[in-house]
Amino acid sequence: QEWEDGQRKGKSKVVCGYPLSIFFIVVNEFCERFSYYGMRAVLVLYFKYFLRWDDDLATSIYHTFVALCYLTPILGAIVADSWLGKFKTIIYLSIVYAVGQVAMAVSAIHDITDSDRDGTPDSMTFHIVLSMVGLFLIALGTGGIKPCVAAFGGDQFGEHQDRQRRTFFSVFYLCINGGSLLSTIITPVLRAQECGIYSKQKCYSLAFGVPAALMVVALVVFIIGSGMYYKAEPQGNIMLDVCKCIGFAIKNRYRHRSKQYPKRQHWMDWAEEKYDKLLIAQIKMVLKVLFLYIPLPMFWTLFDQKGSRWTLQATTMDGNFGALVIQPDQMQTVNPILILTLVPIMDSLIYPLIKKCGLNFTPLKRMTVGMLLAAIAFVCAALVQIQIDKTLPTFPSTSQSQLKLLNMGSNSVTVKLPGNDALILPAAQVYPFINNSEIVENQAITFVGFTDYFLVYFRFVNGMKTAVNVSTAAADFGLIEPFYYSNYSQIKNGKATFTLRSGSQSCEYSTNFGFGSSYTFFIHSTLVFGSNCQDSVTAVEDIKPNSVHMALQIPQYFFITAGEVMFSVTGLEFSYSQAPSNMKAVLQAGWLFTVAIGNFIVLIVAELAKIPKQWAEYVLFASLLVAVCVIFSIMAYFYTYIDPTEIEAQFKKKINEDDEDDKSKPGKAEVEMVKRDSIKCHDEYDKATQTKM
Ligand SMILES: C[C@H](N)C(=O)N[C@@H](CCCCN)C(=O)O
Repeated sequence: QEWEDGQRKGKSKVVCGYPLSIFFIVVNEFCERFSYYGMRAVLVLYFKYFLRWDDDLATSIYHTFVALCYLTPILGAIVADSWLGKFKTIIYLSIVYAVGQVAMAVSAIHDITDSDRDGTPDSMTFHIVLSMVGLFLIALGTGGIKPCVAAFGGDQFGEHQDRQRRTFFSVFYLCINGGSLLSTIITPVLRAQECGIYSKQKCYSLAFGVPAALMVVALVVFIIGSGMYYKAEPQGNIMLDVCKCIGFAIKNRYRHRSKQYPKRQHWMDWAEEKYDKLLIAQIKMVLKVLFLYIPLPMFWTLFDQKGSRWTLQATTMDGNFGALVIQPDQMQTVNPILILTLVPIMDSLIYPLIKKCGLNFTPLKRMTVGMLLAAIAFVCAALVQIQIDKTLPTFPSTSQSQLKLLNMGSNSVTVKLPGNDALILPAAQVYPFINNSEIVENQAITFVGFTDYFLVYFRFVNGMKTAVNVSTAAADFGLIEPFYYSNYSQIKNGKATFTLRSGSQSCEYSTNFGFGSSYTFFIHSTLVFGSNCQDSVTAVEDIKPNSVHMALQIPQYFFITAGEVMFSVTGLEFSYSQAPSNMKAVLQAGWLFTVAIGNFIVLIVAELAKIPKQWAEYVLFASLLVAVCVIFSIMAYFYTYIDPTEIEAQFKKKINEDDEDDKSKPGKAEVEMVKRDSIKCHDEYDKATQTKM
């Protein structure tokens, strides 16, 4: 240890008690998290609006990607521990990661396959394949380096620098959220820009390109610090040893299943013929915690839907905050903003206050409350969804058609549709009608079946006897023949002024467009050019603008983030404190694995439940989490906290003392001792915290 501490001191300058090398590590983490969360923020919208996938496919692929990002930490930990060491693993996998980000940026350049230059890619397969390869490389990179970077940072501190190491981890978490905050503000803004060589489209390539650049910066910063790091040699693969030991215990137990063999206290004791008693005791500690992890994925199932379902929900809402217009994907910034404010408030105010009130708010109790808060967040999301659903237009189902009747005359007309009562349609009015049969295409007015949050769709119908030209400052929509209609065109939401022209005469018509709306503008036969034409154009809403305000999502973000602080921050700390010294990485990988499983559960539940109403799906997820929370609280009640360091120290001492005795009574002494120690530690913990769970 002294030699290692000497190595650390020799390698890096010390500034205010901290090795300078950690500066490079936290900057690296900041840039890497910027890269990851920036790309993730716009991902679901890229699937929906660039690749033209529906909401369900976009959500499924999004969660498969997130799940993959949290499966690969196991791989990264194995490679680092048994082969390359943490430093080289971080370098190599960061290169893979940066290549993946570049592939994503290239996949979002529509001009590459837009040979007819109409603004849409001609070969979607190229874009899909390249983006999937990119996402795979990113998942490999980000997940692979995840367990290494934090642990590598921890390695820079000596045995007696506990306080500094703790501060480092707090700063590390703040950097994660700082990177996430900035990127979720910036990348949606970049995505909302228009770019392209032949035609201008939403700039997803820039939104992915900047995270790619940040990943390169992260790598360069990490390499610059190279000479200052303390690089621990790979210790051999503890994860492999753990698996082998468990495998041997199971095999040995099976071989000795006959009644003639005396039972042992714990099934892991069947490994003692071949494995070190300390290792067996450590595995028992790890297994106890891993058992407790079983219900945890359900929390992540809800938590990670911020980036998918909640972002898609925001696209059906109004993001106008007065001077500020918020993009749907920017709503995710509420999470890191709240993390940066809630973590200090919880640590310095709420937890001490709870303690003062005589309540023992143990880590497992905090995690239980965190789960309940996440369930409340989903109830809030369901309530918001119910409000949104009330405002959504009624679209025709697959067996129906929509017909719109437009009276272009100056008097009311009576309309009789087959199988329906006669109705009176006033002049310059539209009557939307959903019919239970298909309408022959050329008999129907074409209807735009989807809206885009960022654009407004509109068309003009000319009720005059002369042809009219319609244009805005940005575009010319051409000549519309008498009693004919233009194609739908797109325009950004906000105020627009149209110039209507016939020969040398013109007039202007201005209107405001809301988010996600669609309009038909009807030019009356009474329009007089040269005068104000504001009263001679009727705007008919095909699709109403989004009217439910995005601010209504804030309560659900508040509850999910408060849940995250209680669950995630506490869970990380719990995993670290309850892990034996040599298995901290194993438990970290186990903790991250629960995130992966949580994201797979989204796919399974959404696929199996196939709930048509989104609000009902939110309620289902909330109910599942409450049920899982009850199970978790029962499991947590029976969990006894331990101090692994003390147990290990006492264990090592006892092994020396009782070695001879252990040989004659296999499997008893150490089990008894671990039990005793655990009870002792539990007593100590109880003294400090006065409760069990
Ligand atoms: C940005 C977010 N609030 C955060 O802190 N994320 C952490 C933990 C993620 C856990 C699973 N989604 C991170 O390391 O990115």
